[in-house]
This record gives sequence, C-alpha cells and structure tokens, in this order.
Amino acid sequence: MLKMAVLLSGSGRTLDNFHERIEEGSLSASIEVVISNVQDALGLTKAENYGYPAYYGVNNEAINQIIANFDVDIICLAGYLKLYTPPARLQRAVLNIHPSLIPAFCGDGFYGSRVHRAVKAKGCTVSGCTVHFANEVYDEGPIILQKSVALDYDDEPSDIASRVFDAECEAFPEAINRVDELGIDFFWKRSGK
Ligand SMILES: Nc1nc2c(c(=O)[nH]1)N[C@@H](CN(C=O)c1ccc(C(=O)N[C@@H](CCC(=O)O)C(=O)O)cc1)CN2
Ligand SMILES: NCC(=O)N[C@@H]1O[C@H](COP(=O)([O-])[O-])[C@@H](O)[C@H]1O
Repeated sequence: MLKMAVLLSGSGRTLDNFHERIEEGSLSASIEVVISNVQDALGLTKAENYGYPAYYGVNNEAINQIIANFDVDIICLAGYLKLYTPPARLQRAVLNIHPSLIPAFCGDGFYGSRVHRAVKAKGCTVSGCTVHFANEVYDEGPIILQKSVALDYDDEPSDIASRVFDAECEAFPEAINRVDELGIDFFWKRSGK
C-alpha cells in the first residue's frame, strides 16, 4: 500500500474519487496529506471534511516544507495547475493525470477545459487521459497508463470533459495500484531513463 500526498488547485473531484476508491477497497493507498496552492480551493474543504490533514502552500517551497512533515511514498498531482518540483527524495515519485492522450494536446497552457476545447476544434473522434510520472517539464515523464474514449460528432467540450473524467476516475487509481505492484523504477526504466 502506497502512502500518498495529494496536490490540487481546484474542485477536488479527483480527491473525491481517491477517497471513494480507498473506502471501497479498490485503491491500495492511503492519503496522508492534501495540499493546495489555492487558499480557498474547494478540494481543501473536501479534504478537511474527509478528515485528511489539509494545508495551503503558497508556493513550491512551502508545499515541500509541508510534505517534509509526512511519511509519503508518492505525490499525486490531482488537478494541480502549476509546474511542480518535488523534494529530492521523491524526484521520481510524482504522478500526474492529464486529460488527453499524451503526446497530443499537452504541455504549457493545456489544462482543464482548454484541452477539451482544442480536441473539439481539431475534430477528434477519440480522446482520453494519461497517467504519467512527472519530470521537470509539463507532461513529458514516463507514461504509466492511458485510457481512450470515443467521441460523438455533436459532443461539445463539456461532453468531452465528462467522458474523459469518467475515464480518469478509472485510470488514476488503476495506475497507482500498478505502481504499487510493479514499483516506480519499472516505469522509468521502460521509458529509457
Ligand atoms: N513537474 C511537473 N509539474 C506538473 C506537471 C508535470 O507534468 N510536471 N503537470 C501539471 C498538470 N498539467 C497537465 O497535466 C498542467 C497544469 C497546468 C499547466 C499550465 O499551463 N499552467 C499555467 C498556469 C495555470 C494557472 O495558474 O491557472 C502555467 O504554467 O502558466 C499545464 C499543464 C502539474 N504540474
Ligand atoms: N493538465 C492538468 C489538468 O488539466 N488536470 C485536470 O484537472 C481535473 C481535476 O480537477 P479536480 O480534481 O480539482 O476537479 C482533471 O480533469 C484533470 O485531468
């Protein structure tokens, strides 16, 4: 079982999913601390209501000072919207979920609804999500798991977002379980790093 720090910037729907999957026994992990770079993030309120230690960290340094007080194996970026630099001991232990099939529609400026608007504008008939390890730039670390979703011609960006988030709710817990089973190094080695 992996001990997790969860970082978020927004509504905490991904945190909700983690909590539900842990409670039902399908996610082999524990949430040790929840931290946001947004002081009034709804996700922090949700974390407090669930009973998790919940903190606001104004910047990367503050976030890592908080993490230093907790025994965690991995850090999960759950709708965290800034470039993150982890403490050295966790440099290869940061997981992120992106709402597209990397390498499409990712990188600087691609987050949230911006991703789904770009997918719609391109006329894609398939989208999906990617769970990957984070390196020092956005969306380029070793891929852990991807899930694709079929799109209808009349899907609006909000419909795409809904379909993709349903896939995310399966993908992120499954990816964490795979990391628990196979180990962090398995994924960095298969990516050649
Ligand atoms: N070291 C890493 N940090 C983060 C990664 C990563 O892969 N490596 N992923 C992001 C999450 N993300 C995509 O999955 C992502 C989030 C935000 C942005 C972005 O362009 N952000 C804007 C600021 C947005 C805001 O403050 O509202 C920006 O940097 O100008 C791109 C991709 C999390 N961190
Ligand atoms: N590029 C990063 C990105 O767009 N992340 C997206 O933020 C949402 C989670 O927010 P929430 O859990 O706070 O609702 C998720 O859809 C995730 O893909």
